[in-house]
Amino acid sequence: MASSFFTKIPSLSVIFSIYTSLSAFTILFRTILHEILPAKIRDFIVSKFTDCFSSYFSSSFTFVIEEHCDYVINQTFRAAQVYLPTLLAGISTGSLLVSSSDLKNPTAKPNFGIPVKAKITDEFEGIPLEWTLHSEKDTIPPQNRQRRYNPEFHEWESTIFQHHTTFETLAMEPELKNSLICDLDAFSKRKDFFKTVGRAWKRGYLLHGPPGTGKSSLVAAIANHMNYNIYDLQIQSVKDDAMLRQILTMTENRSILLIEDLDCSGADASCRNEDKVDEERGQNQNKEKKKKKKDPDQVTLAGLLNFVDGLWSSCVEERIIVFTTNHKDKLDPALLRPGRMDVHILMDYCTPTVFKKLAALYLDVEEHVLFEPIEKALLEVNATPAEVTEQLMVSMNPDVTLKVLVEFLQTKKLTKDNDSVDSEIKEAEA
Ligand SMILES: Nc1ncnc2c1ncn2[C@@H]1O[C@H](COP(=O)(O)OP(=O)(O)OP(=O)(O)O)[C@@H](O)[C@H]1O
Repeated sequence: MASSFFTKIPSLSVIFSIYTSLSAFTILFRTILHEILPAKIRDFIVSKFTDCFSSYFSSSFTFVIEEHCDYVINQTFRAAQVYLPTLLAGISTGSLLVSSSDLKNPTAKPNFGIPVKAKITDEFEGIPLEWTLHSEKDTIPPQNRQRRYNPEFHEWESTIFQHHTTFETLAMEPELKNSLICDLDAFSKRKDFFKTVGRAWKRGYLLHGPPGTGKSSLVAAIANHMNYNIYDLQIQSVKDDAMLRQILTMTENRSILLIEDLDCSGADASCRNEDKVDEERGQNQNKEKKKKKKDPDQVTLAGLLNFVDGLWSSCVEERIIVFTTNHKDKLDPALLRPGRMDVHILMDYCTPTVFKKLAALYLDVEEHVLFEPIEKALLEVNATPAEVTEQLMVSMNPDVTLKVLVEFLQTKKLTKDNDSVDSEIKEAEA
């Protein structure tokens, strides 16, 4: 065990390659100062620099290694995570975090980690060093975050949530948008109501509709409106129900659990017997029913639903669960049963009202002579808001852009007409 563990340890010099880059930058900077700038300007800059940084360079210097760098895992952080548990002797608290995420093998090799705030003394080429792990909770003010489950490290990886879609910039039928906002606001204020009626303080939304109609954008708008974190779970990456249970218990309150493209997951209707969920809950007594073979290594819809309205729900507060699908018709009826997902929202093809909202947003125009042919065409062909916004970004000039959109819709209509003529001919030949 020890040998395989230690072969993974990066050398300290790898971690300090960043130091080499800084040194190279310093040399270049000094050359510029000496050879290009006149002496008076040089002295002025040096004095300003000394004023600013003298406190940092006096006797010690701090390197900050953040866990994420431009939204991806910082490999220097990972390297430090592997390296530091080897410095057992230098840990101030004299303790190490020990964990294992292998559900099937309790005797599996444990992972080691450093406790937060513990100080670790170290040395590099004669220079004394001190390492400390800080938690973001201590150092970063609360911000909206999006977390994506990483099966490799069995953890939710966190990034600052920077999706700019809000209900202001989301084009939807106004009545639908307003009723959704009212629903969300009512939900956030009804803690006592949920308690009184003995229900878990959670709300489930099923967003369905063709690709490019704004389902993901709507989730972002909800997160921004509620100021919630998003836990984005790729259900395909979850091995089985036990792992699902463990992953979900690692999520926090005041958050959205997002499971996208549910029809493509292992938990969809096309993969299983439609009655299986009820059967597993003991509600279906018909033992004669033919059972489909179950893959034990796959998350099941029953496992998922047990969390949506089962035990997990009773120990969490202020949760929103969002499922998205492009094919509602392919979903297991158990998921569509009344009371399961509280609100079903159809995100549909672009309507004239939605187009007007997009034109106002993208081109800052409320009226235009080309609106009429565009609105007429949108009633005849299916164009998604994503397709429409793509055309609206062609130019900032409304005359040019709307003309491009008219041509785009005309081409779509022509293709549609040709397709229906072709199928009529085929039917006649048959
Ligand atoms: N209703 C909308 N209002 C404003 N912009 C939209 C809307 N729908 C789509 N868009 C634009 O199209 C892009 C793609 O939309 P989005 O990813 O939200 O669609 P989706 O329905 O989730 O698609 P998929 O099912 O393929 O994931 C968005 O980033 C946004 O720019």
